[in-house]
Amino acid sequence: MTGLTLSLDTPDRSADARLALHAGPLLAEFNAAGVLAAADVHVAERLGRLTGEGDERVLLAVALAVRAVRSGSVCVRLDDLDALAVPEGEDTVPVGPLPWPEADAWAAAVQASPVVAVGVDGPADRPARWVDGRLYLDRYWRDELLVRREVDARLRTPVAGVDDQRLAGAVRRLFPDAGDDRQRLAAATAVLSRLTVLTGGPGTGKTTTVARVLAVLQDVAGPDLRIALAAPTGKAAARLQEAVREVVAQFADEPDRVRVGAPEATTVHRLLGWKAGSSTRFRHDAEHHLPHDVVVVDETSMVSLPLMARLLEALRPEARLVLVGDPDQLASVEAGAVLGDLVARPPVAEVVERAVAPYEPAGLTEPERRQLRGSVVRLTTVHRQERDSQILPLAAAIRDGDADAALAVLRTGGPSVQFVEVAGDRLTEDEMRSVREDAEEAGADLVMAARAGDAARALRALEAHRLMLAHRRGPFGVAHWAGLVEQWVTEAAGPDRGTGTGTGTGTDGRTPGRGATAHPRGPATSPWYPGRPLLVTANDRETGLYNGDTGVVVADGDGGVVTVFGDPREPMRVRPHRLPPVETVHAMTVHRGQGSQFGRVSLILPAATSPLLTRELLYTAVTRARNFVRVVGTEESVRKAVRTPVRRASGLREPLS
Ligand SMILES: Nc1ncnc2c1ncn2[C@@H]1O[C@H](COP(=O)(O)OP(=O)(O)OP(=O)(O)O)[C@@H](O)[C@H]1O
Repeated sequence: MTGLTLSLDTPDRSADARLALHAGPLLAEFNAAGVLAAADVHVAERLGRLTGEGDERVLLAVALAVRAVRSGSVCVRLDDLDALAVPEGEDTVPVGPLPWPEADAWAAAVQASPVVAVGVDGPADRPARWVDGRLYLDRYWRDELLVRREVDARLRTPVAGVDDQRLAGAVRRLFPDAGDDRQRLAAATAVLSRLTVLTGGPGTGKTTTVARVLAVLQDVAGPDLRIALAAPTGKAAARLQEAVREVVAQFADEPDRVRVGAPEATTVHRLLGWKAGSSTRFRHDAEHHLPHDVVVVDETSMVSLPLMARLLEALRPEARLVLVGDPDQLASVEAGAVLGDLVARPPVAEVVERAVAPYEPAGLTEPERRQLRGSVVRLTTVHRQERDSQILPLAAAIRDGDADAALAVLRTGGPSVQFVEVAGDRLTEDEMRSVREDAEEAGADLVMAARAGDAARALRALEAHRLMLAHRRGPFGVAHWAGLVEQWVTEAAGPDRGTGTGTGTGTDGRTPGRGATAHPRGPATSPWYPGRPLLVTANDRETGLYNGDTGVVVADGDGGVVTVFGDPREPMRVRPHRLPPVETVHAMTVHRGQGSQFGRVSLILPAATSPLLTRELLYTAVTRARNFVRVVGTEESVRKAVRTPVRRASGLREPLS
């Protein structure tokens, strides 16, 4: 089983087209068609050998379950051939007719197999499980069951002993305006329910609500409440902390300001407590609960099913959990779409809805009322001041699946939206020009600030413009475009005459050559040249840097260099030799951009045939932009993205039979 664990802990979303040489004929055919990666086949065959299962149809089903996890699903439905037949990953291969086993016989063979446990009460020691027509790798089944049970238990027994009048007073004080009505409902839910799911698009006041909810809770449930704020990435945690503190500083009442104070936010991983050498086990677990009374998680769309399971089991049963996020964004890199599933689940109880009834605003739709039974409150009013911005209407059209409306906004353009409609799949110089101009301007500013040793300005320049892509490889991939941008920026910034271009030190074996290979056309005397934008690619306890954090190399004023990360107002400085693995980040995948925002965003869409082109991808990229978003692509690609919502198989949305 170790091999299984390893291969699933390091999800590689690219379809591995290498042939699994020893595969039986059925698996080999699916492998050759690009539907199964060699790794999927290997895991299935290994499990077959361990359990004495030789039926290739069963091994095919198991390999499809492995593939499902690798591509973000929690399980697989063998009767969903439309989803199964799509080769996934970046390198697509057209799929011809495949020799699918006959459906009923296939399902029967799977259920009769020694690899597979059947039903919730089936044996606990088998690697796969069949529940209600879905096939799981057992580990993911256990996580799904845990999440289901914990969530249901929280919804069935709300918090007792809350002083109604005190709650009403605090909610009125902190949410005084007529337009705050859904935020009031969210606040009451967060106080009265042990689980709250607070959703909404960008600018709908989620963070504002969180900050005010903290004040309501401290008032109603006592000043000694232990509260944790967390997010899936370091970047998102930093944004949450900053935003919450800003809202708290503006509270009208001093006692509220004092009660909430200046809360800190951390990553979910750090909250749970790292365990050396393990990314799946934490210090806080079912036996060692977190001490907190309230845990708020922001950007929950990025939380995978396994991480949600670890968080739920680590919570004290009486603690309140508030999950905040936008379920229309891309889901986690790892398996699961927990936030989306929780929003879409049928209700399990009515107690929460009854408890918060006094706070129900007029105009809740029937679906919203049903969601309220699952403690789901959706904020719908955009409060952000940028009324003329076309970014939000564009995002709304994409979210609603309205390609005509999205294209109309894109084509109308204006100061906040640009559509570079391209003719074919290879961009001409002309089509690239505006991207190049933005990349050069932001990049040159970054380099100048870095050479001058101005960490704050460099970190701000890093957020000024971001080029985003769906793919990592190929003509629409990050690698190709990052190289191009590096070239443009190097030309625009000119040679470094003022400071040393780095000492050449710093490759101590932890990051050797990683950076250097990632920018082959860069000013290559040292990987540590001022202005090199960095992306951290692994979590690192020592420095406190997280996978996904971005920073930049700056001159240290002594002829050497240092790298800087985090809040421009209080940059964190790390010597290059102490860094965890990093890459150069002149461009990033949209997945990587989740949890961050940038002044300007350029998104280069892949060809319409790309399997990565989805509604969530386009929506996530567009909503990363604060002031301006540019979409480069064909009309066909935009249409394909808008009408292709991601389908992630999971059982969480279905009641157990
Ligand atoms: N009830 C309200 N009345 C007036 N303004 C509000 C209200 N709630 C939030 N705002 C303002 O709307 C803006 C967006 O709020 P906030 O940052 O809380 O939204 P968000 O949903 O967290 O956005 P994002 O996900 O994009 O970070 C802020 O400027 C905030 O001050």
